[in-house]
Amino acid sequence: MAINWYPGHMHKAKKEIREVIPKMDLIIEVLDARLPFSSENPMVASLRRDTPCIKILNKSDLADPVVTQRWVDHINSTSGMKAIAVNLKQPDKIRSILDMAPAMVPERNLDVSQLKAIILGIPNVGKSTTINILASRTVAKTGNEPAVTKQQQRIKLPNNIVLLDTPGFLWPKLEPEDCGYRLAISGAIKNTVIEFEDVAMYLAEFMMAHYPDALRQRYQLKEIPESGIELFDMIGQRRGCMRRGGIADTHKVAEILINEFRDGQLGRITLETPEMIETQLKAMEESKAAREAGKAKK
Ligand SMILES: Nc1nc2c(ncn2[C@@H]2O[C@H](COP(=O)(O)OP(=O)(O)OP(=O)(O)O)[C@@H](O)[C@H]2O)c(=O)[nH]1
Repeated sequence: MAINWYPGHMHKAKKEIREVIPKMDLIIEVLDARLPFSSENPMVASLRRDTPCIKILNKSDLADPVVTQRWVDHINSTSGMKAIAVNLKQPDKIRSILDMAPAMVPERNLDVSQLKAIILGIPNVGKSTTINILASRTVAKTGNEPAVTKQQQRIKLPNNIVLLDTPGFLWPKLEPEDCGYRLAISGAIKNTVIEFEDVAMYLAEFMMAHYPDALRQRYQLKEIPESGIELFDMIGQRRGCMRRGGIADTHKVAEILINEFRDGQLGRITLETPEMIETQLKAMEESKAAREAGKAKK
């Protein structure tokens, strides 16, 4: 899937982050609990060196709780970073990050009042909401539209940590390809620049394979069909969006599926597991190695 969404301010944000990360004592990254890998900024791993990092898996109320726990365990045991799953309705859990932060940088022997932290997150992931809870006041504008935050700002938190807020941004190269679909489904990319039906078809096929009971329940299906196209037709019939000739209005069905996923009406769904990512990365490496071997032969 080609995504041509890379506004000018994103280039600026990327450059700023590259300059600023090495000067920080702590990195806080807000991830979408439904797609913790796809919503991660790959620059963090390459730029952070030994800077402590807290990964906040936000919107956990919308994610599959069993898979969220697996992600938290996976990040805590493999990455040297600290993961915590939260949602809007748990402000106290979000605020606990303020207590966690100074303890994460003891070797730096820093005065807590001089701790500099940066908060990162892709558009619409809930970064502003998190900042407002951490700051105990409204300092960042929130809204259910990607890219509301456009400028860098410094925020003093109640325990004196200085938090640097940056505009949410996506990197242009979305690999493996599935990551692009997952980001589009989540609402991180503006609806106007995604191929809506294509993205919804990816979601339909994912749900058929991993959450068939959620589909059965939501759309009162007796059985799960063989293909995504048939599923579109079934949903179209259930929701009264059929064209003449008995074919579903695919755009309307696509909207229903994606909006109901985003609102949590399909249930608590996670679009990727640590194992899925491992398999996809391995396949990507293998195809890259095969391409290079092919080139070397020529
Ligand atoms: N269900 C649910 N919704 C959330 C949660 N956190 C944030 N949201 C919603 O997600 C939307 C985006 O939240 P923001 O805090 O504005 O996101 P942002 O990351 O600052 O967005 P940008 O300005 O695009 O960078 C809003 O509609 C929030 O109400 C959560 O834990 N659960």
